[in-house]
Amino acid sequence: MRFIFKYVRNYKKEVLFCLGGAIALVAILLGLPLLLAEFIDKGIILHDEKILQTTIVKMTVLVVGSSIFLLLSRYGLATLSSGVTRDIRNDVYQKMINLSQHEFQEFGVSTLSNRITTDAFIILQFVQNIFGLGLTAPLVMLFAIGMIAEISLPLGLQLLPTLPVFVLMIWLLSKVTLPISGESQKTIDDINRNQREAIRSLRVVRAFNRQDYVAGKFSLINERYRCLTAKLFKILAVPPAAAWLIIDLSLILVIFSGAQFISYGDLQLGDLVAFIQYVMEALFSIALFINVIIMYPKAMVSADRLREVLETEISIKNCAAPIMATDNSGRLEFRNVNFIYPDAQEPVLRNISFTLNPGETVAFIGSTGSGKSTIVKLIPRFYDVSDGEILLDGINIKDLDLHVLRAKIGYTPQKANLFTGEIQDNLKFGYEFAGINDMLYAVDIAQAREFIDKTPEGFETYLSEGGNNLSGGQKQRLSIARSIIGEHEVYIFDDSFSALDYKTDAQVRKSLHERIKNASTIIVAQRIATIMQADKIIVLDRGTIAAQGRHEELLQTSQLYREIAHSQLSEEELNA
Ligand SMILES: Nc1ncnc2c1ncn2[C@@H]1O[C@H](COP(=O)(O)OP(=O)(O)OP(=O)(O)O)[C@@H](O)[C@H]1O
Repeated sequence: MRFIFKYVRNYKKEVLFCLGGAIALVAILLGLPLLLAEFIDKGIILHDEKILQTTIVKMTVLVVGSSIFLLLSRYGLATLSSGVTRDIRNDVYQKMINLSQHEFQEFGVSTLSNRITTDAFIILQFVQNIFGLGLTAPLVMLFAIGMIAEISLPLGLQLLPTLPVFVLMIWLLSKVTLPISGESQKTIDDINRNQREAIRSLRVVRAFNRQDYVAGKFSLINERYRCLTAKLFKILAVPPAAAWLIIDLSLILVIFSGAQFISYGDLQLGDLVAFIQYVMEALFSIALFINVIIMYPKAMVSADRLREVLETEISIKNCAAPIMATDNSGRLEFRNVNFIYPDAQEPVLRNISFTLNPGETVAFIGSTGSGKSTIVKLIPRFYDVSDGEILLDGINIKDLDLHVLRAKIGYTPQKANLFTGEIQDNLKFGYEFAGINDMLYAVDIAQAREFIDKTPEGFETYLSEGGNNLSGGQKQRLSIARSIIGEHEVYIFDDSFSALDYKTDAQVRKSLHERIKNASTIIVAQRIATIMQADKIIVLDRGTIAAQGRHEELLQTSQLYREIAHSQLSEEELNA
């Protein structure tokens, strides 16, 4: 609750509107029976024409005035609930994109997206409920009880035993439904993960004819969710049914006892009518309040899930006094770097040391899983080294401001990761001030101009989710172009040429060499042809440096390099 109220605090005006609306509703619900009693006892029974007329006017003014208040309060409630949800979503989103890889991986994509959508929506419904019914129902109940006591305390006391029944029901309800709500939210995460995976891998599923298997897996999770929701709804079905029973039995009791009170002359007919209305309102408001309580456990589970994201400690962050400026030389040095992934048992990198001077290119090659991508992920601090140091411009990257560090790096990831939107939005992603000439320059270097020119809309061509309306090679070329827009000191190409044909690969690297000849360049690749021109080639073997040197040297000195090289190129090509 405290979590939600922290956000509600920013909407004081809207809360006041809601309160005003609640008071207006109380005025209608409680004023009308009084006027009705006057209408019957004085107007109808005593034939007082004037009372009849003035009561009708009073009723009309009360109803119209209160309805206007009520409408305004609903407007306030709409602004309050949607605003609170927007603020929570923004904060969670902001936090999510700043989480380090490790925390992000721990949560998982599905649960994070579910928290931002479903859980935030549950909070919206809860805020609607609590500041709508949650405010009015208790007020109506308190005032109605007061009026009941005012009209006839002895008759009212006969209804007293219903109160503990309601209180017990509310307590039991929140206790029993809380764990089921928690479990069902987790199952929604599973449903989300399952369907994301299936959609992302639809072609694989079809190619392997595994539609039935995937559907079966989904239906198992879906069945689990069905069981939980059925159980929850069955429990939640009890309170309304019980509330109706109590309300109806109470009415019968009131009518029966009220008739006796009238026959003894202790009550007038109009008072009994008003009494019955107040009883109905008191009991109805309790029944409505139960609806708010029904939402409570679910909302608390959602609030906890959102709070968990917001309160997660980000492991990779700035040091206390980060360095904002360096000599911008682009000199990169790894000193005895060891690295173990946060939840892994074994280190994936051991004792990695090398230096990359401005204008030089260092290339990493090695078998799959040897640690090539891991090395380059340490440079923008996607992960922090477990041991040793990485220095850029002579400064330990942990001492550099994270934003400054990342701005120094032009990073082309293994997967292109394009965004839905126009080609130009993607190209400008790292440097929003890029003009047409910057984009033309970059796509020329990345050899992407030719396919962009062929599209009717050029830079305005719309890319579908993940750039799925492009080929793998086209995506990679755009991703390369994106990373070279803007000036960087270090360029990282993490297996970024793998989807290019040999000719395009060679052309891209040639143009890149001219464009970024003063920068430090790191290339991770599987192909010897991609890296054989590098100033330094580092051969990785199970997380350690097996050899390093130029292509010609390594052909002489490294058995592993020779094996990789000979498996890909002929003797002639290797010595070209
Ligand atoms: N997020 C992670 N958590 C735990 N272990 C990981 C993670 N990412 C990679 N690894 C492990 O680290 C090792 C090195 O992976 P890395 O991706 O750096 O290899 P690579 O040489 O780039 O391979 P490839 O050529 O196939 O891309 C692998 O054994 C891999 O299983």
